[in-house]
Amino acid sequence: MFESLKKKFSRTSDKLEEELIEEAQEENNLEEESGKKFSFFSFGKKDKKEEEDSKSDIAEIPQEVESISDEADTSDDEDSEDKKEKSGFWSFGKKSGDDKKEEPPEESAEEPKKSHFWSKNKEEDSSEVEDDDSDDETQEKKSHFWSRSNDKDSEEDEEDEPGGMFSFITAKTISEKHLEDILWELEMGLLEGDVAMEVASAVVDSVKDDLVGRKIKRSNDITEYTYNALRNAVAEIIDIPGKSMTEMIEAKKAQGEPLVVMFVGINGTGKTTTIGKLANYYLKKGYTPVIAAADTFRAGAIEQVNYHADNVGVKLIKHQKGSDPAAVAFDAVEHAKAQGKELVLIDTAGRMQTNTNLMDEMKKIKRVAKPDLVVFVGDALTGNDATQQASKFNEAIDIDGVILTKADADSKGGASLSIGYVIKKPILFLGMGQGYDDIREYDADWMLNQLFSESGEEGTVDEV
Ligand SMILES: Nc1nc2c(ncn2[C@@H]2O[C@H](COP(=O)(O)OP(=O)(O)OP(=O)(O)O)[C@@H](O)[C@H]2O)c(=O)[nH]1
Repeated sequence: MFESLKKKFSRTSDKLEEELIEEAQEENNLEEESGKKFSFFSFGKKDKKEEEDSKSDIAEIPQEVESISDEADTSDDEDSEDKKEKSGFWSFGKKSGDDKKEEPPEESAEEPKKSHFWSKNKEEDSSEVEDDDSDDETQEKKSHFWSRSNDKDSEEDEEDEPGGMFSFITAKTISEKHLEDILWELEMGLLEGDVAMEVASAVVDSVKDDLVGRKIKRSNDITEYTYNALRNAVAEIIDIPGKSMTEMIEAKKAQGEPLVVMFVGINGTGKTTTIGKLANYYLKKGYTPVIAAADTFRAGAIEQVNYHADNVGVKLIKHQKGSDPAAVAFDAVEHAKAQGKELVLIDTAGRMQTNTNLMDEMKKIKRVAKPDLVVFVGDALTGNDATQQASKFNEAIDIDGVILTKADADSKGGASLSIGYVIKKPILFLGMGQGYDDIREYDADWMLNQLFSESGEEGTVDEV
């Protein structure tokens, strides 16, 4: 997941390092140290136990219902699924991220670290991740200093050799000038990765504010500070306050009422599948959901949702095809109230935000069913389009939250990073595959961990 964003982040660190070292080389202000170089992702810590927990017991959705869309090619992502890492990754970085513009602890350079250095490995690391063409263009020629280092490294097994650590004889201070081209490149990279313009600008501004003025003694400081600056910038972006759906069910239950949730979005984003997954998710939590088949418009829609309801084992309220979807939703709410069910999941027809008639119909369902939550279901693979659609639906119907589907197949990550920030509404769940269990409640820490750690990375920093 999100390989493209991860690569852009680590490249920003590499570029800044190159920039500063090249300048120091010209100033005769550089010396090689015996310690080892941290890689960018070594600042993320792994928690394998949590990873294993989240991967258990996937109940597959039968393929005959719907086959996965072609673009949702998960073959690469089986790999990245294996690379999933969970919480607790801010080891070393966390401290210095708050310690703004202070010099790094001496130990970070004195102790030899178990990590590979970037000269040769940097290219290897980069090639592990498929990325867009622009990345090739951004590869700059390295200075003589680097070249010498590369030549040396290429003859040796780096994993067994110390080296790759450099220090400045006189500490260097990061200036705006050092960052200008690097942050421009980052911003362009984020835009190419389908990150919304305002999000890309916010990330770049925050990183700049954080880094300018920092004093650098060693190459590892650059990696650490850049890692922290980027991570803090992204943390600000993705942390949209809001209650979880489970908390809302509990709050309504306390009033003796069901939580009524209406799902909206354009065609084929995964609304119906998501409703099946959520029915399964809350059934397993001990609640009794009911589904409203309020997509009376598309041929086969009622049968499709019926199929999921049967598989999961929840009641479906349905009328004839072509009937009033608002009436179906209303009946489902009445049924839940009468039966003491805690959750009503209203499936609605997919519609383009430009289709006025269907948008009006959606508003009518909202007026009649009076949902507690209107959830926009967007396809993460559509990137910036998903963000723009969410904005339009939000203008039309005032949505309360977002579910992004197909996050499992999303190598870019633009929608996941942008959508909540742009519409100022929280992401509630992420769809992570085609099985009924392939859904997870959105958690900003987990998301940060996905973006800022890399499984299999050598030299994870455990203690500093
Ligand atoms: N990989 C992956 N595929 C998903 C996910 N969620 C849904 N899909 C697939 O996306 C396709 C479309 O899902 P549907 O649930 O039919 O979409 P919909 O939004 O209800 O479609 P309309 O009824 O046309 O509005 C199906 O093939 C699903 O299996 C997910 O999280 N990951």
